[in-house]
Amino acid sequence: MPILSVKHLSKIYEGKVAFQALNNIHFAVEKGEFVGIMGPSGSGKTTLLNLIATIDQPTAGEVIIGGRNPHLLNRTEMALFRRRELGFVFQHFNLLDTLTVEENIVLPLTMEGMPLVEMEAKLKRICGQLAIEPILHKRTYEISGGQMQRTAIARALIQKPSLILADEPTGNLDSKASKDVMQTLSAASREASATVLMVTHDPVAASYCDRVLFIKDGQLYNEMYCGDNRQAFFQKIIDMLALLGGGSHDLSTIRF
Ligand SMILES: Nc1ncnc2c1ncn2[C@@H]1O[C@H](COP(=O)(O)OP(=O)(O)OP(=O)(O)O)[C@@H](O)[C@H]1O
Repeated sequence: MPILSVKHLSKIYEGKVAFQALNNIHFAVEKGEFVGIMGPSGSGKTTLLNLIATIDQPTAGEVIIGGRNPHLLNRTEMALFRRRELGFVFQHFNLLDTLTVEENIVLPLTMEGMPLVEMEAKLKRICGQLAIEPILHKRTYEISGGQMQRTAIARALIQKPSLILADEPTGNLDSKASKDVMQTLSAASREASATVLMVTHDPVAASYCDRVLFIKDGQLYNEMYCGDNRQAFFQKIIDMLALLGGGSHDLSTIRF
């Protein structure tokens, strides 16, 4: 059974002039898959991520995560669902700079009121996976952008959520840090069977995915699988983006 099923999802933004941002999007993501979402600016990527993240409500269609439709939950249940079933990684890291790296990582567990011994065991496991022991006691302003994003990934992974949603995770990083962060995310998906859905404009970042979905004008346009040659996959992504069009912004971050 897929971890995520997006079924005939549509979104119309009501306003003076109604705008259909998503039109009948349908796909599924299996456990442990690392899936990218790409498309020109304004194609509906953020709208799709927001619907899956339960930040916004669909106009039609369903989102099923781990067998449940979170949009049918009440506010309290939805907040709990978001905290337990979803992990978030953002472009701007969203770490609390009054806390240490360690405190940031265990924040979701603190909010659950988890006993200290259990928290420490989970922290130890995640630190081993992401190699962040040396920075655990630093504050966020004492670490690099790449280290901040790895901290955010650790925080997203620590609860073992059903699904990790990443929104432009390399958007604020230089090429070396981007590579490091993408290796971390793809290793997490492989070794910890974490399921990741990532919106990105960056073809290099996308080339770390198992599969990339391309959206155009609110509709699913195409999908491509990586196979065993990441360099060839990268080239296919570039070709697809050129075909999709959408302006130089989409190709501005190329640095293989
Ligand atoms: N709250 C809103 N009200 C009305 N229209 C909206 C709203 N949010 C987004 N849109 C429109 O919906 C379309 C899709 O927007 P969305 O932000 O999902 O695109 P995107 O692919 O994430 O773009 P980008 O790559 O530039 O971030 C755009 O045309 C946008 O103007």
